[in-house]
Amino acid sequence: MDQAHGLKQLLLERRLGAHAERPPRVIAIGGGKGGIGKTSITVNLGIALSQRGRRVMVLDADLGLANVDVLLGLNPRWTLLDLLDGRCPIEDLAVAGPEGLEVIFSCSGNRRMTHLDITERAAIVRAFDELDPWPDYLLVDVAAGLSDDVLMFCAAADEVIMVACDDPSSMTDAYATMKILTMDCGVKDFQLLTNMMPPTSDGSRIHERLLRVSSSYLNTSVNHLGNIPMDDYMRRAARSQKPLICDWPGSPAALAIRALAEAVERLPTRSDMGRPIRFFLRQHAMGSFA
Ligand SMILES: Nc1ncnc2c1ncn2[C@@H]1O[C@H](COP(=O)(O)OP(=O)(O)OP(=O)(O)O)[C@@H](O)[C@H]1O
Repeated sequence: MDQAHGLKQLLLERRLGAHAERPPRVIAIGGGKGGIGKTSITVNLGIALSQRGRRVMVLDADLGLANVDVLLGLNPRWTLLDLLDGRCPIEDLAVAGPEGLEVIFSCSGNRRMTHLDITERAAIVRAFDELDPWPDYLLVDVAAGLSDDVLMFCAAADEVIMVACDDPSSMTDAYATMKILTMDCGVKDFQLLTNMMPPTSDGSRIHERLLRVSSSYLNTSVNHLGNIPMDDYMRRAARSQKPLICDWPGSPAALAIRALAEAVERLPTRSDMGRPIRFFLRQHAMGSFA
């Protein structure tokens, strides 16, 4: 090992501390279309990873229509708005959820949150960079649509999971999101998660279609990370504000989400990961959306 490499490694290990072997990973869960299960998947995946012994934080990044709190039946005292207004520091913002999950909430029905300017976004950025210690996983539940906030959260993450259903508009929206993320933000690799699939389908048809168009027109890779079946227990869980994976652990969707957590843990670590600062400070992410 040459000296320069050794020094770099030493600095990286110092910075990562307890994370030296498993750098913290930021995963954005998006998909373009609304109502395709992004929030349900984020929350349950977070709990599944917690159950595997990981420290997991969920950020509700649906800035105007947040609903992670509703899904978990939690009543947060502080939200990102309090962080922005200086009423609450980042270390007090996370609320304890089920199975050790930590959750940072946005607020719903507040117009200001949907019109953050570059300074306010940068303030959130800096606050996250100060998190100490960093969780093993930060799962970011992004909003539907293609707002600047959605693009920024996806562009700044280490992995982008695109959720898609067997529905032409879901596939079109997933492709449109991937196209903009690729062309405007330089994102080159996507993880596909097929959701609400009929019992006879493993989602491979959707994967093939998205892979075909994205590799032909965008030169991107799309890995099929997992497949979650249509499962009425998921709706039941949402109605009763209890996490599916805790209250119906043997349901088909809960089993699929546990398999998803395993797949997430197997994702290769890239050499440029493990730098929390990357979460928001990637210059192109901040610059393009000013
Ligand atoms: N695999 C599934 N089987 C059955 N119902 C599901 C499944 N996944 C999600 N749902 C249901 O679909 C509805 C929408 O889910 P969710 O709120 O998680 O979607 P979303 O993409 O986050 O929506 P939005 O973009 O509006 O925030 C909920 O009632 C949820 O219970």
